[in-house]
Parts: sequence; C-alpha cells; structure tokens
Amino acid sequence: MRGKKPVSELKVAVPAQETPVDKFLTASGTFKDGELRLNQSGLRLISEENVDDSEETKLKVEDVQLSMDDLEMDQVIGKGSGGVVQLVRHKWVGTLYALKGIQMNIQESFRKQIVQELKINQATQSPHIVLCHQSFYHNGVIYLVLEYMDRGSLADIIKQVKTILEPYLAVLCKQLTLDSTLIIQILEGLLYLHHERHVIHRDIKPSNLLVNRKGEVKISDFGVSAVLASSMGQRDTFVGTYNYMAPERISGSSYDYKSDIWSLGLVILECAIGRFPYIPPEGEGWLSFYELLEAIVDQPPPSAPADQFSPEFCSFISSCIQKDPAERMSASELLVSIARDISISE
Ligand SMILES: Nc1ncnc2c1ncn2[C@@H]1O[C@H](COP(=O)(O)OP(=O)(O)OP(=O)(O)O)[C@@H](O)[C@H]1O
Repeated sequence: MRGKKPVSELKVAVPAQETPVDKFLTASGTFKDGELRLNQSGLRLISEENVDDSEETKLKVEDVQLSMDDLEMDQVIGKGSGGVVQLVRHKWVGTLYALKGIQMNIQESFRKQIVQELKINQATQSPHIVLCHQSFYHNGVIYLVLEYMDRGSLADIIKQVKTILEPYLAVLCKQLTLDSTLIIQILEGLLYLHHERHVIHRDIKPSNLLVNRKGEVKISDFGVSAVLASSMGQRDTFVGTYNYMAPERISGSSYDYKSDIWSLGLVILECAIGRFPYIPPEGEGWLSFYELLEAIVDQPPPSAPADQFSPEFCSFISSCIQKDPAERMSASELLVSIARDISISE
C-alpha cells in the first residue's frame, strides 16, 4: 500500500506538556503532524497523494501503550474496596475512560507481575462486558483503563429511581427490541464468560453492572478480582460484599457457573422491588452480617411477588434463585426459556 509506513518508523513530535492542546489540534479536533492524523477515531497515516481511509490504516489510540501522562483527570466517579474510579480524558484524542486505581500493599515486583497478567486477560471481546483497554502500574498503584459507562452502575440507578420497571427488566416488552432488555444483555454477558471464557465471574452485584446512555448494560470487573486474587495466591479469599453470594459458596461447598446465576436473580429482584430481597426479622435489623448469611443458607429463597409481576418474570426469578444449584438454570437455559416465552406471547 503506497504511502503506508510501518508503525515503528512513526515519528511523532510530542509537544511539551505545558503546551495548550489547541496549539497542535485543528478546530475539528484532529492532531496533524506531516502524514500523521490523530483524532477521535484514532491514529492514521495519510499519504498526500493517496488518501486511504480503509480500516487497515487506522490505529486505535488504545493500541499504543497509555501512561498516566496521556490522561487528564476529570472527576472521581466511584469508590470501591480497592480504590477510587476516576473519569479521565485522553489529552490528545479526547476519549473518556474510567480509570480504576487499585492500591495494594504488596511488593513492587508482584504488582508488575499482576499488570502483566491483566494484559493477557485483556483479550475479552464481548459487547456485554466492560472493556479493559489497558492496565499499567504507576507510583505504587495498579491502574485499569476501562471503557467509560456514562450512566454509572445499577447500584447508582436503583438509588436514583428506587425501582426499575418490569418492562425494562423483563423480556416480554413489545416496545423494546429484544437485545435492549437488561436481563438479556446481562445473560448474554454471562453466557460469554461461562461458555467462551470458561470463567465464573464470582462478584455479580449491582455495582458491577454498568450502564451507558445507549441503554447498554455490561458486566464489569470480570477477571480483575480473579487475576488479583490468583496473583497473590489467594484465589479463595473474597473481598467485597457477600450479599449476592450463592448459598453453596457461603457454606463452603464446591460451586460453579450457576453461582453467578443466583447473584443475577437477586440483583434483578432487587431492581424490581427496590430493596435487597432478604429482609431482617420483623422490627429488627440484621444483628450481624452472619445472620444474613445464615438466612441465605437456611431460609427459603426470596421470590418476586406474584400480585405485582408477570408470571414469566416470577418464573425467571425462581429459576435463578434456587438454593440447589442443580435446580438452577444456566445462562443458556434461561436465554432459551426467555426466547420461548417471547415466541408464545407473539
Ligand atoms: N467503567 C466504568 N464506567 C463508569 N463508572 C464506573 C466504571 N467502573 C466503575 N465505575 C463506578 O465506580 C464505582 C466503584 O467501582 P469499583 O469497581 O471500584 O467498586 P465496586 O464494584 O463498587 O466495589 P468492590 O470494589 O467492592 O467490588 C461503581 O459502582 C461505578 O459507579
């Protein structure tokens, strides 16, 4: 291809950090330097005589290793047990990312090893999983450069709207296209993790289900906690909330993909009724968090109130929240059953 240079020959005159962005960006937001064009859609080489717009000539900005110097902090958008999540902007290209910092009090060599493992783990490609573009290590903190989900998490949404209406949650909604419903999107994400990546997420909860303005719902934190735990030789040490954990995990039995389905059922029920489905004994709060765990293991599972929700929705919830994993449906079985319900209703 005429005019196309190997990437290794690229010479980019990087402006000094103090230089204002508008000195090297055109009004349309394109950075120009000789044959180089850098804009919202990525990095391109353009021969003066032969402008080739084919996909092959495009290099995404995420294909080049990012560092802290490339990113401009905007604001803190969340806080997890590992550290804060900040909204950041790529200084040259303007793309927004969620930058998650994980502070770990472990040896530097260990942290570098974890970043290496995370890079291998970045192969995830599913429209239903939050993309981790890159990871790097900076000043004692491991940073993940994540796809920015601009409507935050389901936890944030539940706080704002109290309940999410069944038509949006459920499947039998004529106004919405099939794949726009929340349940189907999460199930597709789980199907990908379980069947293609052969991993259990282990931490499905409202704050790990992120939403964007296009109405897409994606599963986040996939692999990150698993990689961090395994890198530290603590695969079974769980940090986070136990509220959504399946009974077989709480009681220390062996568990499989179905444990994610239990968590999904509880999350969807919580979205529908506007509160965590397990309620403490009348007039009391949970005396301790062990009481809640005991209730999950010993009590009958919660269900969707039949007088408020459709039989299909109630049956979906009960197919997920079965205490015996053998009785619980898998992601693929749930998707098949939803498709069957839809075809019957049409
Ligand atoms: N990619 C993202 N886009 C937009 N907001 C995000 C993104 N990732 C995380 N957040 C926000 O940051 C919050 C904290 O996320 P984080 O993953 O650090 O912790 P968590 O899942 O809430 O808790 P834990 O660390 O216990 O798992 C989320 O609830 C969400 O509001």
